[in-house]
Order: sequence, then structure tokens, then C-alpha cells
Amino acid sequence: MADDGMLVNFSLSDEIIRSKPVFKGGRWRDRLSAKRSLRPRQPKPTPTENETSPATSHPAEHVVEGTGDPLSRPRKRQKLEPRSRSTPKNSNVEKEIISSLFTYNPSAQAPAENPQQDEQIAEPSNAPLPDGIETFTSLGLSPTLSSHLLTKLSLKSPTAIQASAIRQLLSDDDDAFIQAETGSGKTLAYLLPIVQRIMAISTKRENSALKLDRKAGLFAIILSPTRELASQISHVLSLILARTPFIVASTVIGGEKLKSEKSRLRKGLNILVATPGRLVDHLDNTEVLDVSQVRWLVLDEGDRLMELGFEKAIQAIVERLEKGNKFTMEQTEGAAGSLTEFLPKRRVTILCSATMKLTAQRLGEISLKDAVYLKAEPKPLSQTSGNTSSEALAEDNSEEKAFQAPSQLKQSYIIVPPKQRLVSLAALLKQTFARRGSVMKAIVFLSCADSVDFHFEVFARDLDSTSTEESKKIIPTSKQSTMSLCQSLTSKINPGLIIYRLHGSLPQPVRKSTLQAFSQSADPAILLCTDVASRGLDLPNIDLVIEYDPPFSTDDHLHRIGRTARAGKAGRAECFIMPGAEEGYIEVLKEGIAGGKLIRHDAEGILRKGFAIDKRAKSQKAENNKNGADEGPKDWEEAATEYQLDVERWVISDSRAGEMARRAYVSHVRAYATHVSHERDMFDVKSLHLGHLAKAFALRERPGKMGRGGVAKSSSSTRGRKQDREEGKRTIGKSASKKAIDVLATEASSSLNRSRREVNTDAVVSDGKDAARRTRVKMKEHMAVASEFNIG
Ligand SMILES: Nc1ncnc2c1ncn2[C@@H]1O[C@H](COP(=O)(O)OP(=O)(O)OP(=O)(O)O)[C@@H](O)[C@H]1O
Repeated sequence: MADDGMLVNFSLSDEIIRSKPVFKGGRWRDRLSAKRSLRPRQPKPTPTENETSPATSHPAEHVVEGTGDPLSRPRKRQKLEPRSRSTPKNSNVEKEIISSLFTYNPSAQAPAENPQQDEQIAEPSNAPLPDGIETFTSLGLSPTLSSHLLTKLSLKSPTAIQASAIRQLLSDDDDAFIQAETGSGKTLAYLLPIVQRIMAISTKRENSALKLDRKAGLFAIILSPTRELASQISHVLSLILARTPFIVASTVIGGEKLKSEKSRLRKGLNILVATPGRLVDHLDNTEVLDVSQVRWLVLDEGDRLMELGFEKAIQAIVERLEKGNKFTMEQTEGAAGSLTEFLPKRRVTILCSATMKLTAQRLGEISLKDAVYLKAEPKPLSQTSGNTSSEALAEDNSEEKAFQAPSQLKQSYIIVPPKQRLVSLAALLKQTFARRGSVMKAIVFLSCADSVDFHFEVFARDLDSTSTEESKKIIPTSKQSTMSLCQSLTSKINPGLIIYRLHGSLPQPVRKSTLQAFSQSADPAILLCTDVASRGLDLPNIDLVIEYDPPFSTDDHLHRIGRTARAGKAGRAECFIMPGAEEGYIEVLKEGIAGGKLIRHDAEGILRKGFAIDKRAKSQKAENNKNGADEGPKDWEEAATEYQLDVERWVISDSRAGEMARRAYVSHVRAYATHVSHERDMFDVKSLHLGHLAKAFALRERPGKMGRGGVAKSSSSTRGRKQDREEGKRTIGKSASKKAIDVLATEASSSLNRSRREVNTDAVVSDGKDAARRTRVKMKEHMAVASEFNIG
């Protein structure tokens, strides 16, 4: 198999090399063949510098692996690793042969677009309405609540979706389907009318037979797909309820002992924010949880609830509420002076989603009855509500509008060949944070937890010149840490850059504190994360979202980029695309753009800017040159190469780093195989150039063993290592590697299907304590998988 520019470097340690065995006895022919079988194979002669092909990459010559005839490829150019800053000039260290970042890269097929597009920014589409159109009071909220929103939350006027939802939910008891862009204020759109109507009881309580307090009954349940989102909703709720301490809200979302949740439920509460699995658990096992008075069931991030396999759990919850609801229309109608006079006469279900997917529609079918479809549009408000959800869905589908992002969000993509991915990400981040104050926070989405961990270490790594002892004292880097100084990207101008990591495999308290620290950070900060942070999270001041690994579905893309440009603010999003089939995704990205245009960037431009050698560095180099010291990089290409080599050396010399890199690589390839089926022609794991991709993980060879377990075991025994190496060799062959990918793809999808099935069935069918405990354990296990791979 041609390795296409990647050379395999096996270095055998002394342990591996044994003394030659002596063969005695038997026939001489047998002894000879035994000796031969132990003799290592002679490597193919390496071409000399003179024999190598020219360094230039010619698009016409390039053959993408798996699609062309390897024999017709140009011969590989081998590059001798340039001396690093830390390598003395006269060192005797053997020069390594490595593949160059800038040769044999596939070229983009998409034509370059007009660079002037950068200038265009559309009017915000998710901002609060301009003064004078609507106020919270004009929508029917009490002056007390409205003035609280203004003084404590600085909310002057509602957004379009809030205007239509608040008016509807205050005056009618119909079910509702709220669909609006990310960052358009959907949380307050459903919370405010609920709180207003519960508060109304207290204002009239002189007339009422009952007193409104935590024991008065549980009136609203809000379901969220993730704990993070549930905590956020609960936080917003606590802000709104700050002036009404007699209304009590709480959460049951797991991550703490069931006992403490039970004791909170026992004390009584009026609004409950929950994750579906945990709520089912309590409905089954916590007798004090009385749902007989529940008037509102909110399903936030409806499509995500379905994607994570909560359909059966939600069905079970809906059934329990129907069975448990003691109040009837007759009881509540005309019950003047009673507590329930101001509450809905029937249970109202509200489904919320930024995307209109079939899954959300299915959830609507099982939970909504004749729902009103509420949508924020630039149409007059009178036209935005009033449709039934089914009419509206039909209308929406006929438009075939998959999704739309906020119009002021500046969206771009960058075409990066696989070998240059790591340096391009580094360059983009360097460039982004080059000026203090230009960008405060950026989120980088990656495909899997292992990749997040690896890249966190890459960027947090201490490079000789950029970190001071003083700064290291402030934020130490430890193996367990989710936060560190971003030492390999900091510049003298922006020395306080901090990097965070977040994924579903971290313990819940760590996830919570990491998000909190990132949100509250006054310093510029980068969050590396999986899709666990893509839904519903409202993190302040996110200026840039980078999709380093493309999303697993277009909906995920919308939610990821929706972490910026919230509530009318500006924001930028950049999606990494590899040349070739992935370029088909550009058209999909264009579909999601309401105003403005999709901007194209190329790796070269980003690398040029990110690794530009400034004047000061140039004069320093000249000085070094005079003194006979290392010259350092001459231009951006060398600087980028040096950055790459530095990471590669670290991965080679530090066994832990090597293991992380291999794990990240294998997990990434596995995750790549889980793209939704209708997008797999663009994201086909079988068309990945595995050798080039390895370079993006600072690996000079692709990890050989990609089957079960993913990474070659680091066995300490010589036999084990040899065996691993041999197995590795086997998978390096073309057909073997294809097989390995097939295995990965099958493993990934079957494990996800299994997770989904088990979550679906076990979450609900839990009879007895043991079954419930088993369910919890399984849910926990599988939801971690689900959230990482983002089941579509
Ligand atoms: N009327 C308003 N005026 C100004 N800011 C608002 C208003 N309503 C909400 N916001 C702010 O907008 C941000 C986004 O709100 P929210 O998280 O509810 O959006 P969302 O529509 O649920 O987004 P997503 O779909 O991503 O979950 C929050 O920071 C919130 O404080």
C-alpha cells in the first residue's frame, strides 16, 4: 500500500531487541528456515533526496486515497525535520524523515468566492423588539413582574417570539409549539406566562380559601434533555422568582443522591425542572411526588429529547400526568375564590424547539392536542400565531426550509486539507486572540471526548518562551484539570488566554463548575467541547464558534453556531471542511443562512495570518543569526511546520501524550462514522485519508490497530509490543485498513443503536428497586455515549 507521503517510523527500544537465539539439532534446512523466519524483513530502500519528486503539490497529480490508482501517484517527497529551537545546531541527533505539511494535499474543488462578502452583516433577527412596539406590560404581564425584568434583568422589551408566546399563553389554555431561532429568548417565552399565572393566585389570595406556598401543589413541570440545560432553566427561573419567595422551584436532574432530591420533593414545590429519566424514576419510586395539580408540561429542546431516546419516558410521563390529574374542567370552572381559579382549566403542553425536525413533530403527536404554532417571523405579530400546529408544520415543510440561523451571525467555512488541520486550528485561534479585547470567548466543537482531551493538552502545553512562572502559579495544569492557561497559543499581547474542556465523560460536578468558570471568566477564553454544549446553553459573550469537526447533522450545526449571536448580539461561526466530498456540505451551510452570505476562507490565508512572523521576531532572528544561534522560522510556512513538529515531538517523547493522540484519532474516526445517514455521501468514513488525518493528531503514522478497543495496548512485555506492532502492520495494508474502518463504522452504529434501544426500553420499564437502579446505571452509561456521538 502506498503510504502517500506518510512514512512509518518504528523505533525499537532496547527491550525489544533480544540476543540472537542459537538453533541446535535437527536438519540444517530446518535450522536455516528457523533463522530466516526470525530475521527482520529488510525495509524497502528509501529514496535519496535526489530521487524524490519535486516538492510542489500539483492538484492534477494528486490521487485521493481509495479513489485512484496508487501506482500513478507522484513519488513521495521526504522531508528532513528542520532543527527545532530547542535542538542545538551541531547535535548528533539522527534526523527524522517526516511528511511535509505542504505537499501532496488535495485541493479544494469549490471555486473561490468574492472576498468582499466579509463586509456584509444583516440586521439582527433575534433581538428584542424596538422600543414602542411591545412592552412586557402590554402583553399582559403584571407591572410588578415587568419592572422586575427591567430593573433586575435589564430586559426592556420582549423579543418577537416572547411577544407572541406570552400573549397566547396568558390568554388561552391551548397546547403550543414554540419554534424560534437560537438565542431568541424561548426560555422566558414560556416561563414568564407560567410564573405570571401562578403569581396571580397570590395577588388574589385574600379571597382564596387556600394559601399559595410551596405546599399548594406542583403546577408546572419543565423537561430538559440535559442536566446543563436544566440547571440553566432553573437559574433563569430563580432570577424571575427573586421577588416572589413564596413560589418555590426546584430540580430533579440526577448527579446527586436520590435521597436529597426526595427530601426536596417532600418539602413541596410549585415548579419542577427535570430530566426525563430522573423524573420517571421519581414518578415510580417517590410517593410524595404528587402530580395531580400539574397544569403545564414544557418540553424544552423537543427534538433533542427525542434524539436522546426519551420518547418512551415522555410518553410515560404524559400518561402519569393524565392519570394523576384530579382537576377537571367542571371542578375548576367557576370555582371562584379557589386556588385554581387563575390556572389553566386543562393541562397545557408546550413544546419548544429551534429546529423543526420530524422527531419534534413526532413528539408533538404524542404530547400535544390541537396545538397553536407559535413562530417568530418578520411578519406582523397578528399573523404569527393562530395556526394549528399541524397546518403550520405542513406549511413549513412545504417550504423545505431545513433551518435558519440568526441573520446577524457571520458564517464562514474554511477548506483545510487533513494534514493541515491542527496547525490551521492553532493559527485561527492565534489570529483570533491576537489583539486583546477583539474576541473575548470562543467555543470549538470537536467530534468526541478523546479528541477534546487531546487538543486541550496540545494547547495547554507549556512552550518554553510563552509562559512565565508567575502565570503558571495562577492556573496549574494537571491531568484532571478542565481549565488551564492556553500556553501554546498565548501571545505577549494576550497573555491571559485560558482554555477549558467539556464533554460528557467528565463527572457532572466538574462539567457544571467548568461551564460556570468559562461563563464567568473575565479573561479571554476558549472552550473545547463536544456537542454536550451545543443545545440550549446560554453562555455569555461568545464571539466565535468554530466547528473544527463538522456537525453530525444540520440541526446540530444550527444549535452549535447558535451559541453565539444571541439576543441580537453579533457573532461569528467558522466550519472546517476538508477538500473533496465534504465540500458538498457548503451548500447545506448556505441553506441555513437567513441574511448575508457564507464567507469562504482557505487554510493558506489562515496560516499566513496566524503564523505571520512579526517585525520584532524578524530582527530577533537576524540577531540570533549573527550570534550563530538557531535562526528560527523564516516565514509562516516554516513557523507552521515548526509548530506541528513541536507537537509531534511531544507526542513521540511523552508516552501519555502519544496514547492520548492515538485514542483521539481512533475515536474521531469512529465518531465520523456516525454522521446521519443522509449526509454520509459528504462525510463518508471510507473516503477519509487516514494517513493524512493522523498528522492532524500529531501522529507520524496512523495507529495500526483500529479494531475493538481502538488503541494498541501499551503492553510492557516485549512479546505484547511486538504482537501489537505486527497487528498494526496488518492493518496498515489498504484492504485491511478498509476492513478496520468497516469494523469501526459497524461498531459505532450498532453501539449507538444499542444505547438508544436500551435507553428507550429500560428507562420506563422499571419495576422494583433493583430494576430502577439498573436502569439508572444503564441510562448514565448510555447517555454519555449518546451525548458524545449525538445520535441522529
Ligand atoms: N427580551 C429580551 N431582551 C434582551 N435579552 C433577552 C430577552 N429575552 C431573553 N434574552 C436573553 O437572550 C439570551 C437567549 O435566551 P434563551 O436562552 O432563552 O434563548 P433560546 O431561544 O432558548 O435559545 P436556544 O434555542 O439556543 O436554546 C439570554 O441571555 C437571555 O437573557
